[in-house]
Amino acid sequence: MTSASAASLTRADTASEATGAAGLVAQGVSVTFRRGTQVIDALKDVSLNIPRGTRAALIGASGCGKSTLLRVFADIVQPTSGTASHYGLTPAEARANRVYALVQQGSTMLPWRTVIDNVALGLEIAGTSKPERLERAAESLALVGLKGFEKSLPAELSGGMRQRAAIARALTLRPRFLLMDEPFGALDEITRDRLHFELLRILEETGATLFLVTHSIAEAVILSDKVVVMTPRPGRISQVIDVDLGQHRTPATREDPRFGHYELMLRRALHHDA
Ligand SMILES: Nc1ncnc2c1ncn2[C@@H]1O[C@H](COP(=O)(O)OP(=O)(O)OP(=O)(O)O)[C@@H](O)[C@H]1O
Repeated sequence: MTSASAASLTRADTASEATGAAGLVAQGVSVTFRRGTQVIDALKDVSLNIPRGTRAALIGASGCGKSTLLRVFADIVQPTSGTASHYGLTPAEARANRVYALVQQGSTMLPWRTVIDNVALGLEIAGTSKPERLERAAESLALVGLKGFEKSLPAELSGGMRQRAAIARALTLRPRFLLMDEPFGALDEITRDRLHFELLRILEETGATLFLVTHSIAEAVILSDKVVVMTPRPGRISQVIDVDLGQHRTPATREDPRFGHYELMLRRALHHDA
């Protein structure tokens, strides 16, 4: 670990201990977008607390504000009112300290750089030495099952492999929080399935907190300990459902009767809000 990243983690941990802060916290977050005379209330008074180490999914109808909430945590959208924090740090501080990493659907890579150089880019920008960044990028590529493709160009990878490389790029920064916005949305079902269990394994290995935006009820249930359900726009949190399917999940978890029970609960919660 670089001294810079060690310092940032120490700082984040100290902030967490000092404030007794949970992992990811939103307090009364509202977001209103204004474009000309058009006013869009995307989020209304959202309060949320995702303890560190939790795997959380955010689900709700299209346009209800899921990506907006994730972008508030990622310091891309500023709340009109309310506050958001990671380990007691503001999103801007969390960004500066590389406490989180963001993976979005169809994350792009620089086409002229090899996969490993793309994955190491964040560390390069952070000023990490070349040997260390290549070592860490290679470790992350191995975690997502892309060992052997380090020297490939992005165009030589399949869509699923590119998406795994985007996840590796995020992991290389050793984030405490993984913010993922529909990271598997464009993938075929078999690849998505495999990536679900790779992601769960990576989270077990790294202990990172997951905050995942998804449209898929089954994905929310298999990947998370907590599913946050949002109402249609303006997005508010209608329910937080604890998914008690154990820490270690496998494809057989889907055959557990409780899996079907949680799917049904979520379906009802979403329809109730529609
Ligand atoms: N930068 C922006 N400027 C103006 N309006 C925006 C902006 N970003 C989002 N919106 C609006 O805010 C609302 C919520 O959008 P958001 O992308 O957060 O929804 P979502 O739940 O993630 O949708 P989907 O599931 O379809 O991806 C939508 O009405 C959208 O048009």
